[in-house]
Amino acid sequence: MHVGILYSRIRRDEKLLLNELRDRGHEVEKIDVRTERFGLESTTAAVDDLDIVVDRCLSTSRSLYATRFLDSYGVPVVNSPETGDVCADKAKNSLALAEADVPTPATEVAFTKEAALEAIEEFGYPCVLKPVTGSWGRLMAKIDSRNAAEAILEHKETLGHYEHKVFYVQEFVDKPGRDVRVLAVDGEPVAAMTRSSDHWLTNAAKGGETESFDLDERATELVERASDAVGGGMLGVDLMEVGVDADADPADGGAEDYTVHEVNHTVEFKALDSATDVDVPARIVDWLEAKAAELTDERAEEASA
Ligand SMILES: Nc1ncnc2c1ncn2[C@@H]1O[C@H](COP(=O)(O)OP(=O)(O)OP(=O)(O)O)[C@@H](O)[C@H]1O
Repeated sequence: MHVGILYSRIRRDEKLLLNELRDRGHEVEKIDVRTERFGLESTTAAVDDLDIVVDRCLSTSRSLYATRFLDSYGVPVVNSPETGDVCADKAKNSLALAEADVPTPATEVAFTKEAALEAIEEFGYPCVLKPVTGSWGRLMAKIDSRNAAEAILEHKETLGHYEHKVFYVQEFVDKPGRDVRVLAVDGEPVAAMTRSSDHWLTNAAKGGETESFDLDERATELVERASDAVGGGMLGVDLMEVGVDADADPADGGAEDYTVHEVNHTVEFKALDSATDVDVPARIVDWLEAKAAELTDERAEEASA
């Protein structure tokens, strides 16, 4: 197959993917979004003969626009701009999960600091305030008191960008010092790991420790439903375990249930590749091959209809 990779920087994840594609003899077109232009009918990027394009843009805005333009030219792109749109925004993400009855932390959005303070007081302390866009745990706040809430809200209102004028307030989930990251392709789990830390932000980028995790039936079901809720694709589904006995060793598992706090649409997988026995790039390319074949069949059917 002929695969396009939308990117602005080749990280270790992209290298792993490129190596796997080339090892299998696939032709790869690297599309650097920093140098290409996207018009209403066509682009300077060489996309005409591509069977599938994989969005690996680091920047959310580039990812959302570039996939939208490619999609409008009829170029098959994963993930779809619709999935990207839901995943890139924490409020839309939470709504999609709730609409699909996937357990997700209680959340409220408010548009002024006064309304946000009311939400915070109602949740009680601690609770969490997140920017609606962004990742790697940046600018996330665990709020322990009214004084802290007032200070943070004032800072956000005075100094924040447009996105920080949307106050996303969430219940604090008392997780067992770790969360679970699952890489899934169209709802099917590829690999899963826990990210542990003494800090409440347990994701790997903040220095958390990673370890392979065996998904039980409930977690597997929730990953599938969370993926469907945002429109499918290659996704990072983040879950927290709930109802784990505080004295228990988290390594023993034993969660009563899970809550899905987020689904990510441009997912890093190098940590999962190292933490688990799964050959993650190989599984991703398996999926891309199947996806490209499916999309080619669909287009052939449409053309003959
Ligand atoms: N409501 C919550 N209660 C307790 N811990 C939370 C809550 N929400 C998030 N966390 C913790 O904070 C970490 C970062 O949260 P989240 O995934 O929402 O942020 P992010 O910036 O989108 O990170 P990334 O996209 O890299 O996963 C999670 O890994 C989890 O450990």
